[in-house]
Amino acid sequence: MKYNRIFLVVMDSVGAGALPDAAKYNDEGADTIGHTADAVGGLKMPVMQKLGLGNLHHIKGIDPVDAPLGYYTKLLEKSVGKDTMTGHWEMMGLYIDTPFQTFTETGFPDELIKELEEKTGHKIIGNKSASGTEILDELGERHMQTGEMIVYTSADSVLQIAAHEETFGLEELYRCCEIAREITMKPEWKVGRIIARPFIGDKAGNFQRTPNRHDLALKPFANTVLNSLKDCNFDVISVGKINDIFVGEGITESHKSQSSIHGMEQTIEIAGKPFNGLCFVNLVDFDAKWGHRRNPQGYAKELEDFDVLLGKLIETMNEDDLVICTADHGNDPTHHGTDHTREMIPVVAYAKNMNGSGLIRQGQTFADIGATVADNFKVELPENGESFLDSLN
Ligand SMILES: O=P(O)(O)O[C@H]1O[C@H](CO)[C@@H](O)[C@H]1O
Ligand SMILES: [Mn+2]
Ligand SMILES: [Mn+2]
Repeated sequence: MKYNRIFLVVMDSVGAGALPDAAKYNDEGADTIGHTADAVGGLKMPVMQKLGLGNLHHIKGIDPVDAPLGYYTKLLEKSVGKDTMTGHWEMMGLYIDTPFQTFTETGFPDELIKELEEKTGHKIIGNKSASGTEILDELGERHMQTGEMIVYTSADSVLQIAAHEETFGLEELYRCCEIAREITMKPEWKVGRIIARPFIGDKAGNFQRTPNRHDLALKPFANTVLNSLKDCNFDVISVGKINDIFVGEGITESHKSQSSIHGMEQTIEIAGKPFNGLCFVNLVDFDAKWGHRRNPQGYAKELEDFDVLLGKLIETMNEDDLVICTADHGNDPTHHGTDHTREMIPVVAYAKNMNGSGLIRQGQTFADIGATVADNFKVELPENGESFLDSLN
């Protein structure tokens, strides 16, 4: 085995420039990390800079270095879509060519809402595309007074239910989400994810979402690299949303995170103990707290804080551990709208025992990451993707 352990860290939504087909998604010119850096007058990410991030992509404040320590590339999304599930599933070897069902323009059909009301016993309000924080300001007080559930969607294939953690109750919210998952298994209503969005506070302006968000995704439609690893008795440790995104498929151990900082702290702790296989991490705050909120300042700080913790993770890693930092799609905080952006993803890979460094061939698909992981652990290679393991020396 070339690497005894691999840490695959997904910086959720940290795209590195528009994909060639971005215009189809109304995302021409998007560049999450580049524009975030511009908006704040430059980013300071000394750890990723040393690994070669500035050599890979033009980012204000992160100049290229003469002798980068890692290998880097940009990968293209081959699947149709720009959401979290599509990005992560492709990374692990699945291509999605039929997009998941969305209800962006219309809201959910009356029959679906009616069935959800009958089965949960709660009336529904909202039922439109909305920003999750704005809809709380709009409907949160009414929800608290009447017990009606706030249902909303977005440009993604999601049915989100927002409810007050104290007045409505977390268990009740989770129960209703399970019912929503069941109802939306019908082919014509098959949304990718049901998301519980609990919040606290007592009036518009002070409502806050809590970390008890819970996603009920569809199961991946075929085995992924994670299944191959688990079947060969490797550890597949999930940190953050990974377990939800794969519905536990191929995962051997799961750690929920309260925040992305917490997720990195968990990862550092995991790195300090022995295991054999993959630690797969999703850091969602870039996306949920800053990208969708179109807040480049918050986004920049999250990136800089992440960089410090990446340094600590590397300190904790053994000589023969590999870390790969990447993303699942873009969410340019300076772009129009509030949705994800169709972008390339950066890949920065580093191990202490590397002798060489530099650019790996570009332009391949996200699935190359899963192929590389499978290749390293000598398990069945996914049908899609090409391993770049041989380039890492
Ligand atoms: O506006 P909020 O509720 O954060 O919603 C965002 O979160 C959803 C799931 O990631 C996305 O589809 C996007 O709509
Ligand atoms: Mn995502
Ligand atoms: Mn998102």
